[in-house]
Amino acid sequence: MMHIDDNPSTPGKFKMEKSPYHRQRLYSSLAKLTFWSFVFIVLIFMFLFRSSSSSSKVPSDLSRRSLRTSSYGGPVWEKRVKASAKIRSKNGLSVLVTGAAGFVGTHVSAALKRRGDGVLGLDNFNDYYDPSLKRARQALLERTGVHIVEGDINDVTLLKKLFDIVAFTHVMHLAAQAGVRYAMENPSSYVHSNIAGLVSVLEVCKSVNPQPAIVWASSSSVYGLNTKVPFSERDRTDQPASLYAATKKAGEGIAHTYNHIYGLSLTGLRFFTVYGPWGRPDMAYFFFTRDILKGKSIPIFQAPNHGTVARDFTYVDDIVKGCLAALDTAEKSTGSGGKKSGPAQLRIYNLGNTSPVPVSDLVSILERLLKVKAKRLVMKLPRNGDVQFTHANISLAQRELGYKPTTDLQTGLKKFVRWYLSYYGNGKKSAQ
Ligand SMILES: O=C(O)[C@H]1O[C@H](OP(=O)(O)OP(=O)(O)OC[C@H]2O[C@@H](n3ccc(=O)[nH]c3=O)[C@H](O)[C@@H]2O)[C@H](O)[C@@H](O)[C@H]1O
Repeated sequence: MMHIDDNPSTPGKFKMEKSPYHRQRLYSSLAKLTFWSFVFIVLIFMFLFRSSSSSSKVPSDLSRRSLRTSSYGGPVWEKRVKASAKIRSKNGLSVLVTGAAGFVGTHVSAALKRRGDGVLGLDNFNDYYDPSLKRARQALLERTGVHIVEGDINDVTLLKKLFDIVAFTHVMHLAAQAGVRYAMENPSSYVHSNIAGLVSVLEVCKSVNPQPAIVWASSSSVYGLNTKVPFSERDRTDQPASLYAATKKAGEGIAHTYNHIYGLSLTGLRFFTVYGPWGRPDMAYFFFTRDILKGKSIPIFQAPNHGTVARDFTYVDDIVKGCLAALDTAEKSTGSGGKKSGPAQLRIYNLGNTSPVPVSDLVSILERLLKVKAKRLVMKLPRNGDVQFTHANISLAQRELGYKPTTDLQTGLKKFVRWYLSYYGNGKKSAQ
């Protein structure tokens, strides 16, 4: 092994012209020692700095969230997957539903199964909100014969394996990081699910043979700061107010690319504030209900100059009808083996209710249904990604999908409250 003293000194660097040879060697060694000590200290500092800065950069929420992929494979597992995806009606579809343990995913999966389609669910059961609610939805679906594989949409190996086992005719892609306000807390989770995850799904869909047709969830939030109402699919979507909206808008661009290059049949559905039984506890109607029952005050956002904040709240059963109609009218993808062989269908539809309701009216309806007066805390609309109002023009979906929402907010919330009280009990047990 070479000793540090055995290294020849850098020519000229420590040259001591009039010094004796041994002194020159001593100086040279000291210089090298100093140099290497310096390098060593710098490396330690770099290591410490990197680890502390990277741990502070990783959002705690991302590490908190479970994105694990449980083990899969084996003959028993494959048998369950096949049984769940088995078509039981004439001309039925076989659909892979991503985000099947989610709110809309559960309702869509159950509806597909009811009419005899083959349905396989995929969900990562992350803890963005109480995972026990997702497990309860899973139990509900398992009772109807829908199996949910536990895994992440970014797990391309798993996705390919599922397509090896079942030649899905359709993918209903609902897995996403939802929520407008949470995007400020955990931005990377939106990129992970709504952009990288979408690309993983489309990468696998484009390379399998036959390619499935894909219907996926975009969002009303793509209309961002637009002021022209009602929102039409032809309107601009280039001024998102939240990162959530920006990732959904990016998804629409990504869908265009995969349709253009690979001939994938793609339909994006812009959902407008979907609510109903088995809903999402992060949404206002849900946590307002919980907090009114608990006697806690609820923050009600108000636009500048006492302006009304309103949403085109859409009942989940109406959304489900729109999703099924989109699947039924989806044309086949045209590519095979990753190559396009002709133009493929590319669609985008608003699925809303066409009657915006102010948030304060939503609270009044809840008060009547719960028979409890809410403690209203009216506050300025924070700059957190929320937009002032949404209002869907649904004439395109009406014409092409036969979409016709039939549930008003009063009726829909009545069904939600009935479910809430039976699920959580009269305030004894409550949503987290
Ligand atoms: O259509 C969509 O694409 C999106 O719909 C939903 O977003 P939003 O329409 O923002 O619903 P939601 O949070 O229930 O707030 C409802 C109203 O309550 C107001 N609001 C909210 C919180 C609060 O504390 N106070 C308040 O007044 C708030 O200002 C708003 O006016 C989905 O969450 C989202 O994932 C996406 O799918």
